[in-house]
Amino acid sequence: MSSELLPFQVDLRGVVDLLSRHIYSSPRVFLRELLQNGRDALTARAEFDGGDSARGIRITPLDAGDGEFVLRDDGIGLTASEMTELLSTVGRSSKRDIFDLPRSDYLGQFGIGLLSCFMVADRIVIRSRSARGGAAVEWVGLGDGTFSVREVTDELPIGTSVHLTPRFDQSDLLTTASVLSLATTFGEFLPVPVRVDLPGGGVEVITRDAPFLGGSPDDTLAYGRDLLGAEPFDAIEIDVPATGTRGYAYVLPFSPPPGARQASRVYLGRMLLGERIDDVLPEWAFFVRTVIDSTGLSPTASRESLVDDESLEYTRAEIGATLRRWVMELGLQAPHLLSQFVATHDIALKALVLHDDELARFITKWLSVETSAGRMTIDTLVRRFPEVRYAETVDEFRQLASFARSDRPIVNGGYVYDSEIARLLPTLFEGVTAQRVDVADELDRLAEPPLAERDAAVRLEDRATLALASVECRAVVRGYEPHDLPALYVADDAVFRRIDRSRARGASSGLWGGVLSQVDDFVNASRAAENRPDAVARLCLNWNTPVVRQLAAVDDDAVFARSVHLLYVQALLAGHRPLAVADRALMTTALGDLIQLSVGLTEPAPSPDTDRPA
Ligand SMILES: Nc1ncnc2c1ncn2[C@@H]1O[C@H](COP(=O)(O)OP(=O)(O)OP(=O)(O)O)[C@@H](O)[C@H]1O
Repeated sequence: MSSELLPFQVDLRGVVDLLSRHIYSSPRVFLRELLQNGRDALTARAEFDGGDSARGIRITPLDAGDGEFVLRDDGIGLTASEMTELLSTVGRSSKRDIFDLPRSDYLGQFGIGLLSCFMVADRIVIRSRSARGGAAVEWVGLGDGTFSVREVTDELPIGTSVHLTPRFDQSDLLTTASVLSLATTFGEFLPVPVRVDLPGGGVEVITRDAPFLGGSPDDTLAYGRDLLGAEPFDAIEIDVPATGTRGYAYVLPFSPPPGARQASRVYLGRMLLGERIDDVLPEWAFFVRTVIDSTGLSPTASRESLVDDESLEYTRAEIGATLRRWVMELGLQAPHLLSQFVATHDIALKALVLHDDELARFITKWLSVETSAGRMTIDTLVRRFPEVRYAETVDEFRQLASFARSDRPIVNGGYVYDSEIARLLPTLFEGVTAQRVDVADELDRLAEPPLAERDAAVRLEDRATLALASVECRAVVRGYEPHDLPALYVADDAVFRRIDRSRARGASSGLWGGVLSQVDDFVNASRAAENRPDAVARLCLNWNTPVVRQLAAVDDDAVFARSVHLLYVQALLAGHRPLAVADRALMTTALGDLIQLSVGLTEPAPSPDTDRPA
């Protein structure tokens, strides 16, 4: 059997429906597509005969004319054969070059834009007279995929008019209020005049110069103010000649939520592509909002986003380079503004220095971190404490900060990027080291009681550990500052995870409880293998406080246990720890006894330790 090459058969009705209703996100875009065709026709006519500034586009909304919507341009126009070839062939466009590539001086390129009109009208009529000569012609296209072309005898001016009779459900979009708003949104910066007829006579010109393309500094800032809804901290000019991209990046005067990538307002050939295009800026650049116009970036077919190609990647990198340069120059020319900027955008800048070695060397010293000795700039930190010590989590920091010596502060590395920044410091500043500290190590480093008192302290540790058996907490005795803090509850992350597991085990049964026990066994075994202390919480009693020394001398076991319990609960509360069931039981009994003793009932209630579950 011989094979024959055949073209695909196409059901036009399906294609028209697919393209007009499914590519575009909203029927509003019909006006953008018509404006775009008008603008391209004017460009083609200017190429043909040199152009004339009086030429433009005129729109007559439904309620400003005689019952139909009309968009007229003074462009190149169409002959009858062009109408058949260009308007009636889906996917055929006159706006590509001999290699069939999109031409950058034209907005259209796909040959489908006109179909968007079927979202608002069932019937499109186009009347045109070509600048190249020939009779005036009329094309009528229907939503069912059929069309007709005929010559008309009317004396039409050169150019094209598109006439739409609205679909029953879409007439609102063709009336004056919508037309003014849509034409302004999409086309206010088009380089050709666009006029809109008003009901009852009168005309409104909706086009104006783009303030972000060579406008005066005042206009440029005013535009930024509108865009941000606040006075911009600064306006940074963007110019990427290789992709014909220009515009402004406005620096936010407030700090946006961390990680929120700023969307950009993007125009292509001065026609709006979208208000929230998010791949124009590098990810780290969330301290600016941008408006750009480009002739070298490519739209997707819906013309609502950009194709992520090399041009876009290059443009993104160039915009990133511009922003970095601005930061560097600000530091050199206006350091007071830089410190203000850093204070507002601390987090964004931390993200930035992690990506960028050169900038890191320059800007890191201006950033600040929280330490146990208060918030300080990195400059101060590395000058005063070149042996930088940091905690990895906020939780560890909080514990460490409560007993860190003021001459050896701890940096809180628990906030976004701060641990990474701490680890970066030795590569940025000579003679600086960075060490992660954990609670158990720091505790071991605290001073033990003096030799003469060591025995008493060890006895205190043993008795207190026994008193805390029901809550699986070990007592240790050390001397530390401040001198009025009798006890600290300390535990590393592994302990908190174990405590969570034991709570979950209490609430579950059978298989799951068994699995959690196995996890505990595994964790304990691996800690032992690594020679690390067991994952138990510790109550660190402060030998420097009179109350702890006195506690060591208490003989009455019941009074001793209650006092240890209260110190334990007090330390938990001071450390913002939630109280578990066993903790609450200790507290209730200890407080109850205290009240009894205070009101004169000398016999404390029987000890709960033996009969209360852990
Ligand atoms: N107002 C007009 N004046 C002259 N020619 C026009 C006009 N409108 C459309 N055309 C012709 O019809 C063709 C198809 O138009 P259509 O809007 O469907 O696609 P396009 O503008 O080429 O591309 P895109 O799909 O990207 O908009 C155009 O390429 C152009 O040659």
